[in-house]
Order: sequence, then structure tokens, then C-alpha cells
Amino acid sequence: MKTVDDLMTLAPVIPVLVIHDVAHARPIAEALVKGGIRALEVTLRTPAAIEVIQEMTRVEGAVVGAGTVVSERQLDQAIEAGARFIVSPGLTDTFGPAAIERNLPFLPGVSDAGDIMRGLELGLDRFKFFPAETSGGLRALKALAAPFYQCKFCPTGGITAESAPLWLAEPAVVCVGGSWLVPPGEPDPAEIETRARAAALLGH
Ligand SMILES: O=C(O)C(=O)C[C@H](O)[C@H](O)COP(=O)(O)O
Repeated sequence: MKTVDDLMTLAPVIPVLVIHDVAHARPIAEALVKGGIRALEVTLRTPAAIEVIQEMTRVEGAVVGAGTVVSERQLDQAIEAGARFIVSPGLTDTFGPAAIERNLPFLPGVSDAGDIMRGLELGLDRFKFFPAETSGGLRALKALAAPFYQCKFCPTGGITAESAPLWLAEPAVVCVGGSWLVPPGEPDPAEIETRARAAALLGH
């Protein structure tokens, strides 16, 4: 996987993972990969996250990345741990160039036309649309995708197994992100695999 398009086309859904216990890392990654979901976004929202990335990179077939990345320090920590892609909730004039410099697939969050223009100025045209449902939902995304015809999106935030197909039917949407594949608490690998399998079959 070299480009952000490679990342976005690995599967229709990128699971957004919030993992508190490093012991959960492997069973969750294995269940997702078995179900056909290979790009795994580990959010840097828990003290265990960096170790979770390290653990998950040992799972064959997993393409592990870091989410909720908001600083240069986190960029370096995540990449050192083995992250192969970077997702951020937003885009700033300092963080954007710093992430681009790392030369990994990078999906920054955008929620309006100004954000997208800032991204275009940096040479980016692939974005996470975040927070998708509360930023106007599919209607807002369609309205943004018209002038920014060259851009593709991974909407994330409030998307569910039920709403994902509606988003994926929009031509500007390549994949969606969501936490529903891995519910909080003690992981149930069979259930996670079932959810992953269903998500992997979603499509245009
Ligand atoms: O931490 C980040 O940078 C994020 O990516 C936030 C996620 O987009 C949401 O946490 C998705 O969660 P759901 O709305 O439950 O699917």
C-alpha cells in the first residue's frame, strides 16, 4: 500500500478503533482481517494506543494506521510504532505539511469548503469528511463534492451499518469510517468477524 487511494480501496469500511487494553489488540485485528477488513485505524485516544499499533502490525494481512493524530510528536510516535497511514480529525497549516512530509497515506479531516481549499493548497484531494453526520450528513457532502469534483472522501462520524450503504452510493465517497465494527468492552472475536464480513461486502 503506497498511496491514499490504495488505503481507501482496501475495503469499503475503515474501522475506527478505540482500544484501552493492549491484550485486546491481536484478537480484534485478527477478527477484522479474517472478516476481510484490513485497514485498521487505531485512534491515539487511549494510553495503550501506541502499543496497540505495535501489536497489530504483527497480525498478517493487517494494514495498521493511526487515527486522532493531532501533533508532530504523535506522528513520530505512531510511525515508529509501525503505523502505515495517518488519519487526523482536522487540517491545520502546521500539522498538514508535517504529516505530508512523513510520506505515508494521509487522510485529514475536513468539514467545510475552507478546509478543503486549505487541503488543495497543500496538494491534497483525499479527505476524511468529519464529523460526517453532524456536519450536514450526506446532503452536505454532495453539496461540497460538486465544486470540489476532483476530491474523494471517507466520511466518518455517526455512520452506522445501516447508513453506510447510503454514503457509499455517493460517487465522491470511496470508503467510510466507523466504530460500529468493534463495540466497546471485552471483544467478541466471532461477532467482530461477522460485522467485518458484512462491512467488507458493502459497496457501490
Ligand atoms: O478520533 C478521531 O479522529 C475520529 O476519527 C473520530 C471518529 O471519526 C469517530 O469516533 C467515529 O466514531 P463513530 O461516530 O462512533 O463511528
